[in-house]
Amino acid sequence: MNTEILLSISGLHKAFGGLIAVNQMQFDVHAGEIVGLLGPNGSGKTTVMNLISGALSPDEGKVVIGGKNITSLPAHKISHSGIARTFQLVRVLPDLDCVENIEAGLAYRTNPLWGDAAHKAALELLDRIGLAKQAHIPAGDLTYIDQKRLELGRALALQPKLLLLDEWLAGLNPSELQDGIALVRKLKDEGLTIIMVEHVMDAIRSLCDRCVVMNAGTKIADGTPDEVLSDPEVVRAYLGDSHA
Ligand SMILES: Nc1ncnc2c1ncn2[C@@H]1O[C@H](COP(=O)(O)OP(=O)(O)OP(=O)(O)O)[C@@H](O)[C@H]1O
Repeated sequence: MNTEILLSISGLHKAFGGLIAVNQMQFDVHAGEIVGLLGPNGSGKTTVMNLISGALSPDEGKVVIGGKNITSLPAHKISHSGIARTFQLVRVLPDLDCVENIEAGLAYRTNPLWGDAAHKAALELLDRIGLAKQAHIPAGDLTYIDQKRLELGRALALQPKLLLLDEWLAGLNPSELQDGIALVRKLKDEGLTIIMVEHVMDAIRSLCDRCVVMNAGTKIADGTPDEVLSDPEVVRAYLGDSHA
């Protein structure tokens, strides 16, 4: 494993009124790793993603990427620091075709591309994510998995070092799931570092180098998929005491 730490989270804390959603979270992500962020519904996973991507500011704690402290920076500055994300509910521009959707992403990155250069880069990116044939179809007319691919493409257009996938594989049928897993694996092979919030166990076992498990805002396990999924505390968090 590459020992370079790309992302480091420490002492992260976030409350919504009286509810502590994230409580003293800390973990590191090494360059080139896929880390699964797991936990039962409501355990705080999406809030952690929002704190990393700048959609929310923590009450306490630090988020550092590549040695740079990005805690509480606005989301656009964080994206320029090399972090891009997808959302649980797909966000594409439905009336624009796939090329135009990617071009919109290319215009917002640190070294923006416009005109012919953007068009060429958008076609290359669509090819990379398996959407070359759909280049001129409006995003709103794509199948669900293709909309997910396109949203991923918009994130990749930002040339991230770290990609945050929030349940990107949810809702896919079994053959789409295999295609989705293959695409994430290809991105890892290209050198991308990924944090994925995921409930699909097949995907977690086949993709994740390491998993961080949360329950009620707190980290309860950190290890390989096999280690954490057989940890009695994790089993208890997901299934209740009678199964542990
Ligand atoms: N903006 C908000 N305002 C108030 N409470 C919130 C807000 N966002 C999240 N919460 C609460 O914080 C807790 C953690 O939510 P979060 O969405 O991070 O969990 P999660 O692990 O991602 O859940 P799921 O797997 O269901 O997506 C939940 O109790 C949720 O209701």
